[in-house]
Amino acid sequence: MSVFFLPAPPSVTVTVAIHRTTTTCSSIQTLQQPLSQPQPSLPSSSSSSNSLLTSPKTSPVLSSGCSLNCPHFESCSGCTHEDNLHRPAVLQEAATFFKKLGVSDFSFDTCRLYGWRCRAKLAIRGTSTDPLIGLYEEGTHNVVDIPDCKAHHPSINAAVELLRKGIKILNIEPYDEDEQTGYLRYVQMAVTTYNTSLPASERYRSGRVQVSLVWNSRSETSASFEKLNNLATFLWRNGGPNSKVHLIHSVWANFQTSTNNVIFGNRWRHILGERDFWEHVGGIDVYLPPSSFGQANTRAFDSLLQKLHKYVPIGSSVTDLYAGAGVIGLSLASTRKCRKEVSVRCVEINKESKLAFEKTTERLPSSLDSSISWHHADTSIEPLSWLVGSDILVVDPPRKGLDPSLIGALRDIKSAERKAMTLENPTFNVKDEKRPWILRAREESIRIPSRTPQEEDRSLPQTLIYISCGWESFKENCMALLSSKAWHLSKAHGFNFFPGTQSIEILAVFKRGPGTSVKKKKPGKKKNKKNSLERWS
Ligand SMILES: C[S@@+](CC[C@H](N)C(=O)[O-])C[C@H]1O[C@@H](n2cnc3c(N)ncnc32)[C@H](O)[C@@H]1O
Repeated sequence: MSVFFLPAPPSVTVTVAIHRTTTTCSSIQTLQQPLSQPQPSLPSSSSSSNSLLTSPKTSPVLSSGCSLNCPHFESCSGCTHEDNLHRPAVLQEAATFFKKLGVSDFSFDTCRLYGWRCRAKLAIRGTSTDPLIGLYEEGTHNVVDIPDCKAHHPSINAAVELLRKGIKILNIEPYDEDEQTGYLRYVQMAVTTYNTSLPASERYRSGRVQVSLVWNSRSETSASFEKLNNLATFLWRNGGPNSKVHLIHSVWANFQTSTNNVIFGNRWRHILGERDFWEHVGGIDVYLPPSSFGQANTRAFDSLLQKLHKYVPIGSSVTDLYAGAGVIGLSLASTRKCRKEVSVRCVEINKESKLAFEKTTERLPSSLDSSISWHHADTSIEPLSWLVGSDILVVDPPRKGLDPSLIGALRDIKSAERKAMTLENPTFNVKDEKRPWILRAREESIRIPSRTPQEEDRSLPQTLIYISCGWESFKENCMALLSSKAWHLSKAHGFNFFPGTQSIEILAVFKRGPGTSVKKKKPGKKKNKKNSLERWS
């Protein structure tokens, strides 16, 4: 553990109560029938979300048991519906959508319904005597305090209470947007549930929080740093390893003076506690610095990865676009290790994720003999160049969906493949690359070559696995792909990543070719309605 020694703040002792929520209401549903009638959900005898997913045959309870019952529901913008947390409103639409496209066994994993959020960014406003720590009220910049949030992992709520006490005792002025005064702007709380010294069944509820304080100053040389330092030390003394409950994993600072709505500035500083933050998902240890993207619902993400593994045959070569720290690609590399010629290529625009990728690879099994690489690059520029030589393409874009240039490349994949096979020097030939933006991306990339020599492979992916957090953009992208007849939909699964909201996470598997779901028109039949796929061509 690395501990930074700093001047001691006023000594104060605070006891924090942690309420551990273990209520769950979970199951995997296969949605072959309309959902207009309330469906019973299946509870689990265990508080671990993993075990919930493997025992869908436990006795049913009424869906009314899946209500939010949150005191902040009316005022907070975080959740949009209170009832039937196990079946978001969009689920019926999703089931119908996939059925029309030939996937009648669309399944939905309800995952953990309460205490699921392991990563939260909260605004801090108000005054030092009455700080507000929470989310904005819908359509305003008024912060709503949410101390009893039902979505937060209980450790986040406990850490928020500790922070509130620290702000009051140490007289820390929250940021004032109008006056641009005050210090504490936001806090990011990220929970790690990976503690191998505890039995597996206790790890989730004993999660520890990496606290990142967003401070209104340029750097640690600013005069106000002492205040920040005192607050960090307060959190560590009262929530660290020597306190009653070891709640705080570490404390970081982020420096941000901009007047816009961007939460984080570019400058990060580790202050106290363990520098390294690890989580275990998809069968691997994943390193997550506070600046890198991390999934908010760790357990649901783990369920999705377990499902994803089933669609990637042993020995596949994988390209992982919109890769973040490469968790998906590395998880596949680790579990698909049986053949030597596996390769995994991850592409990500945020360079902060590079360190996370590097660290994560250090904990992969040493027996792994794959060629693994991470590239700091924009997927939208020459997307085809990243696909050459891959059997499987995994995409996990932000909510707005795939970049138009990538959609274009996937729609035209057949002709691109023909060119790649016949031309001596295809434009996306990896070896003879001259374009400066691609070469730059290569310079900033990390490569861990396989010990087994690999042959040049010019084939393009036969399988596309689309992971989506944006239902509307997914529908658009899906129809654009299907209308090209270059792809057909083979499987689809939903995951309850954000219970209490309208969002669901989709894992959709596309295969090359038109498939059987696109019916040919009978000759001579009058065409009065446009084929739903044609609208997207
Ligand atoms: C939904 S996250 C998925 C991250 C990763 N797959 C994971 O699960 O940890 C989307 C990621 O896409 C990245 N991104 C957004 N636009 C991009 C682009 N044009 N090219 C490459 N990466 C991009 C974001 O920085 C973010 O890390």
